[in-house]
Amino acid sequence: MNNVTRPVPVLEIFGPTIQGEGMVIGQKTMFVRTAGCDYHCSWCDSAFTWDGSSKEQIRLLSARDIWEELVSLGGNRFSHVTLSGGNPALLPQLAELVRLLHQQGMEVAVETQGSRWQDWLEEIDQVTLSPKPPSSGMETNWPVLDEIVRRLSGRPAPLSLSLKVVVFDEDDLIYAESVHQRYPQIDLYLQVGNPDVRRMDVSHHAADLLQRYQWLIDRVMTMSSMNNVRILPQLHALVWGNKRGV
Ligand SMILES: C[S@@+](CC[C@H](N)C(=O)[O-])C[C@H]1O[C@@H](n2cnc3c(N)ncnc32)[C@H](O)[C@@H]1O
Ligand SMILES: Nc1nc2[nH]cc(C(=O)O)c2c(=O)[nH]1
Ligand code: SF4
Ligand SMILES: [Mg+2]
Repeated sequence: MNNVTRPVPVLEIFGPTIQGEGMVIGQKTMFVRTAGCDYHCSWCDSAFTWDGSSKEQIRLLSARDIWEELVSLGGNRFSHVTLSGGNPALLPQLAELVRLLHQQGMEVAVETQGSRWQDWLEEIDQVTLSPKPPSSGMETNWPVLDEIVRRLSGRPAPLSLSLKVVVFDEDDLIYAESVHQRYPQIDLYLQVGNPDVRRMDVSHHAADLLQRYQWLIDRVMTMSSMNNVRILPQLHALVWGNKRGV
């Protein structure tokens, strides 16, 4: 064992902003977006983290560097930090950042697809697992997801876990249904899919997303298998469209 921690490949640090998705939607938070993903979803809204298009912007930062940048951006105007990516669960070295953030009195959330385990996940206040439906082109490794859910679902309150499935179409809804049946005890959020991650016209984009939200609501209302789910748009996409760093 060597005790020199590897630096973290970071693509963006931004905020304070709102958490636009899922279980703590609306929460004031800072974001740390790591580089690299083991998936390549067809509709990924953060493909620059893994497709090479922003590789010059990747910085190798220590936990201390990340904390200093969070403070230089957010001052004392935040108490919550969200780790996203890419897949932050590819990075064992985030353990040190999670520890430091907690020492500083922060709540810490993570966004990951549930394809990889890291021990530091156990320390995260709000874990969102977002397994990928057929429209993404990815395949879920169910035994791995089962094990991650098992390890995270027995934690004492207020440590919490949720599932979030992006839905574009009927096949995705069937997939979401199967996730809900497999993990009935875990809160499930259905998220409206953003079909155009380049469009910069916010009002047309928002109108399209709201129409898709209405479609998703209408469909779920007809399903007796989905009586205890929450249906949400990406709030940040309604406010800022596809703008980066918000
Ligand atoms: C960019 S991902 C990064 C974290 C992790 N790789 C994951 O997928 O959970 C953050 C969240 O954005 C969602 N997402 C990505 N592209 C999207 C799109 N086009 N429409 C709706 N949600 C999207 C993902 O499903 C995930 O829940
Ligand atoms: N405001 C805002 N909320 C978010 N929730 C999840 C995000 C992500 O990209 O992981 C995200 C993001 O990029 N911005
Ligand atoms: S898992 Fe997340 S970051 Fe990776 S490609 Fe899919 S949506 Fe993008
Ligand atoms: Mg995003």
